[in-house]
Amino acid sequence: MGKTGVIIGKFLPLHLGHVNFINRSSTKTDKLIVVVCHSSRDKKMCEEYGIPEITVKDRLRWLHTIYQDIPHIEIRSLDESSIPAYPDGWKEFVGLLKKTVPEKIDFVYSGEPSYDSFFKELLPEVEHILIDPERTGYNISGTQIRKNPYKNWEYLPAVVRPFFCKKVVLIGTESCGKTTLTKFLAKAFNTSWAEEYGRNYVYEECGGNEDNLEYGDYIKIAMHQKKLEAEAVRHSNKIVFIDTEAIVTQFYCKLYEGKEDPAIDEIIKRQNYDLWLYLENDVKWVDDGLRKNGSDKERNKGKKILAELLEKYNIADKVKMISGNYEERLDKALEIIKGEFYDI
Ligand SMILES: NC(=O)c1ccc[n+]([C@@H]2O[C@H](COP(=O)([O-])OP(=O)(O)OC[C@H]3O[C@@H](n4cnc5c(N)ncnc54)[C@H](O)[C@@H]3O)[C@@H](O)[C@H]2O)c1
Repeated sequence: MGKTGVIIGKFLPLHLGHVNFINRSSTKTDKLIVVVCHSSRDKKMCEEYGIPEITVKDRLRWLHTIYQDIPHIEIRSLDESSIPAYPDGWKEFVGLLKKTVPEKIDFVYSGEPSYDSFFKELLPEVEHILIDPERTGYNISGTQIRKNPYKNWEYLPAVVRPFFCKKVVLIGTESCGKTTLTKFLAKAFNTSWAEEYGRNYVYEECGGNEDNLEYGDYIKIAMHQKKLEAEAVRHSNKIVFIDTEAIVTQFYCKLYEGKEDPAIDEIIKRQNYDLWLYLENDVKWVDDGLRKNGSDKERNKGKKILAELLEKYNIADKVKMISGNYEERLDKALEIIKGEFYDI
């Protein structure tokens, strides 16, 4: 029968030091069980560091994503909320570990020399093997990442990066320079951006004529927009720029169909951005073949409808206004972003 090894860890968050540690441990045994230890105390810890809560599902997803193609590595979870916090609950912790891994354990791997005496006392039949306690592979800790994930970005596995990515969304009415500014910002920050899907949808589904849009199209646009957003986040470098979101789609639905779509409301409630940039429509209106609201009267009508929607969804107070010529818009946007996210 093959040998079974076990690793315990918080992985709050998972970093490349952990990955290196798991990889190396897995080469020493026939089966490796990685136990993700979590507790109700973790939320507070994340709050103290000013980062979003890293749930156990987040950690399991990261590990499963990385190791789904390595059959002899298995990922399990252990809830330690009911026992005294480390280091006061070693005995209880080992009891929970035995329940989580009821099969015979041959080895327990860690990078912690201080665990040795506890394992010897509480799991005498198991061999404790130290792996890279000096952290020579990647000299990084979970604490350092929690303190500043952006400064330590290089240590975050690709699957973890989207969790910390700051999402900046650009909104505005027709021909306000959103798309151009989105691209410039992405280039300036060496990152990805999500394009406005509505325009492509008109070409793909409506023969390139906005007049052919129907009420039922807007929800499809809003949903596909989210897919593009997720894709951009996946390839981002600390920050991502998103051209348009569901309130703007709702705005077009109201402008052209005279009514809002409650299904888009649901998307609006679930979306979440770190920064909203509102581009005033004070640049020259550009006829790109699709647009049709170029008169001052039409532009002001659009502005009014969008302002009402931003109020309705409690976003009006969050948006940062950007106006002026193209150079001024770029400078202003850079200033706002650097002010908001000084460590990126
Ligand atoms: N309640 C208790 O008394 C008690 C007792 C023992 C353990 N525990 C729990 O067990 C878990 C132990 O997890 P942890 O704190 O060790 O988790 P962790 O996520 O910080 O680290 C997991 C493992 O990765 C190793 N590692 C970390 N950074 C590394 C790097 N850069 N290079 C190589 N290896 C690296 C660590 O040495 C450790 O063995 C915790 O959740 C703890 O609460 C609780």
